[in-house]
Amino acid sequence: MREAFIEVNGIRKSYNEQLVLENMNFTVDKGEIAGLLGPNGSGKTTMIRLLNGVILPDEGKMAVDGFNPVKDGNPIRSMSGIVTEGAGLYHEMNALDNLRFFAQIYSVDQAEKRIGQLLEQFELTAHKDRLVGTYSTGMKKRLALAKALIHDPSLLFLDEPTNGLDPEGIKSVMYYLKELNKQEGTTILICSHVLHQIEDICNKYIFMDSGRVIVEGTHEEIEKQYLKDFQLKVETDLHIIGDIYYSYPFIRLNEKTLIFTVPSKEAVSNLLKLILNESSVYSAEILNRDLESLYFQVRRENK
Ligand SMILES: Nc1ncnc2c1ncn2[C@@H]1O[C@H](COP(=O)(O)OP(=O)(O)OP(=O)(O)O)[C@@H](O)[C@H]1O
Repeated sequence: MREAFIEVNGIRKSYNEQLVLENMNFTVDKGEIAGLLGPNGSGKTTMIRLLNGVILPDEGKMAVDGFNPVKDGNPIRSMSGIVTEGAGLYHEMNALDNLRFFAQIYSVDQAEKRIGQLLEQFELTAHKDRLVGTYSTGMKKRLALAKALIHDPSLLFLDEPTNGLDPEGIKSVMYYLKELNKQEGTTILICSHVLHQIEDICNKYIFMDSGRVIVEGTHEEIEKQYLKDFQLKVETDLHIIGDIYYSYPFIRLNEKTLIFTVPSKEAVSNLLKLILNESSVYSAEILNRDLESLYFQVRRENK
């Protein structure tokens, strides 16, 4: 069987008496951007630390590009970049010296050039001589990303990478990650509970709860498995009363907006044709297929 870039099989992990991961199973292929999603305390950070070889599992097997994190933490850490809450930056040093320090650890070629590029990319050039301790949370986050990327890693572990960033910052980091993935083929495992932020960049999702994976797949696969009906919001001049139009139940949001329940994507065009026969349609949008709606649906069904 073909091995995935990241393989997690039957991983169990507890801290003292507290069982955090009960039976984790998932894979991430090379070049994918995978979202590891779960409520606070569900063990996402623990999973990243296990894959990085920083902590050890009680049971189960893992592989990262063929390396076993239990024995081969060093090669895994050399090929990967990691951004966690703590960030691991030196606050009493300026940004430039922080990056120089990490460039030296990873023996980065043409370090000054690479540092210059990253400072520019994360809009820190003007602040490169300031002590990191005086940085805002968002600036520290951007510097942590620069640090994680200093050695051109082929794998990135990102734990809540957008915490503390303003909307502009979130947009630019997300854009950068997408470009990095496209141009360099960097595999990215990203933990988050801000689902709409990662929706545009992930190829696949791993939803976890209570120490196990409850669903794993692409947006389309999860949608197919869990979405039983579609809530279609239609802006129209159609004047109807009651709560069913042909066989489609609806509620009225306001004078021009109706929300229909339709059983399949195919039924969407059928319904729109019926409305268009009688009236105008200004817009139509499926409301409940975004990642957050799917996530809550999956969690409800796995309670
Ligand atoms: N070093 C540790 N020692 C003891 N307990 C720990 C340790 N690290 C984490 N835990 C506990 O393990 C559980 C899972 O924590 P973890 O940080 O992995 O979850 P998470 O899904 O990343 O949460 P969040 O979304 O809040 O970041 C929590 O109950 C936490 O208190």
